[in-house]
Amino acid sequence: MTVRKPAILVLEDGRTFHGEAYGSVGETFGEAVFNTGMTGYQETLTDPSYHRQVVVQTAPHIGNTGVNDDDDESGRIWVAGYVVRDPARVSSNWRARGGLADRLAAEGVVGISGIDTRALTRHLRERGAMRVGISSVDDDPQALLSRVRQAPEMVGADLSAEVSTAQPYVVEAEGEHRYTVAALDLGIKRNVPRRLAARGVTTHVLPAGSTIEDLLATGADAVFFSPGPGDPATADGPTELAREVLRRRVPLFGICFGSQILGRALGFGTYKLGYGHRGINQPVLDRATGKVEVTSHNHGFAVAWPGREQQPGAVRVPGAQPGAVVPDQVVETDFGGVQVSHVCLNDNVVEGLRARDVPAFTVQYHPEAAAGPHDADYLFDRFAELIEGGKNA
Ligand SMILES: NC(=O)CC[C@H](N)C(=O)O
Repeated sequence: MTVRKPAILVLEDGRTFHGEAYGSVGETFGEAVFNTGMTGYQETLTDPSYHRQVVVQTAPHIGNTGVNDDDDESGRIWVAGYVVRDPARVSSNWRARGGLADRLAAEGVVGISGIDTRALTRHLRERGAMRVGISSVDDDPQALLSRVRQAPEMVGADLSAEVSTAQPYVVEAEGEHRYTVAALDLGIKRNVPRRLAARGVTTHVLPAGSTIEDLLATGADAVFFSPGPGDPATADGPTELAREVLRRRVPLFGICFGSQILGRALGFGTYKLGYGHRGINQPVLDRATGKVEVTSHNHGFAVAWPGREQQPGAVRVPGAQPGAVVPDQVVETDFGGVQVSHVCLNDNVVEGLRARDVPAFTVQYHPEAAAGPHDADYLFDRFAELIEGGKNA
């Protein structure tokens, strides 16, 4: 029988929740963010973009299908802490190799259960993402609060080097080889090379500190900038690298953090959203086709579009989020005209950029989403078409 151990969760504004230790017993700090996905907790936990974040799951029952050998998005759990309401007592799935609580404990991930995660989420939605501490070793909220306030903030956090691969590796194309892509690993998820491989792409995954020579030495037909944790405003090295790729007109695709970096390379700023987008049912408009896709998101920052006085989503009170539509405007940059290709229909946040004069595009969300939805999978076809165009140019 498991012994129940009390635990506390304290937000940096002092709000305190009481629950029970879940996973590892101990103390942890990070940025409190909520994820509204009803499924895919194993992919969430192992997504490197959650490094230094304490993830709150709004779905009340977590762990039902246990953990399996197939669904990890990287080699380990990255979340700094885990907050759930009602952990499953039994794992039930034909692929399950064990229980979630045991996996969390084995990897030293401090969590808390028995939390009213909806109340906590509403608080974060109104006040914004903020630092948090969880402790099952000190039951004094005041003492924990002072440690929470000493923990590092997400703004200004430069985390790519902490999650990137130490050594380059190759993911081979499935079937006939068509293209070679050099992927800069800023916190890549396994499903990106997999979706590329399905299009005949061999992906060379390279460490975050790679140079343009390293990228091109792979024989790459195109370059990919991966998702990843941290504040894009700190990623000066990758931004300069992206500018070099653009100068050479090598086809370039960026997802999430990669999108923000490409945005910076094109001359745009980035800003922090109030509470971010994390979940798997975010509606996004593809402005090229007029189609709405239901998509997976995990971002706390976004590209700032010039001329919009107040960036959407930066407002912390949901009712006050401005409803202005992104103008169908072409902004002239060092690399020619750039347009917003995708926009989030919940709050008009820029969700994609398309360069008109250089072969580059980005999305802020996750076409590689596992466990889905797969509406945005076509973006990998667009990438393949861009590469094909580049080969024929
Ligand atoms: N998934 C990602 O690539 C996240 C990008 C960035 N760290 C953000 O929070 O916005």
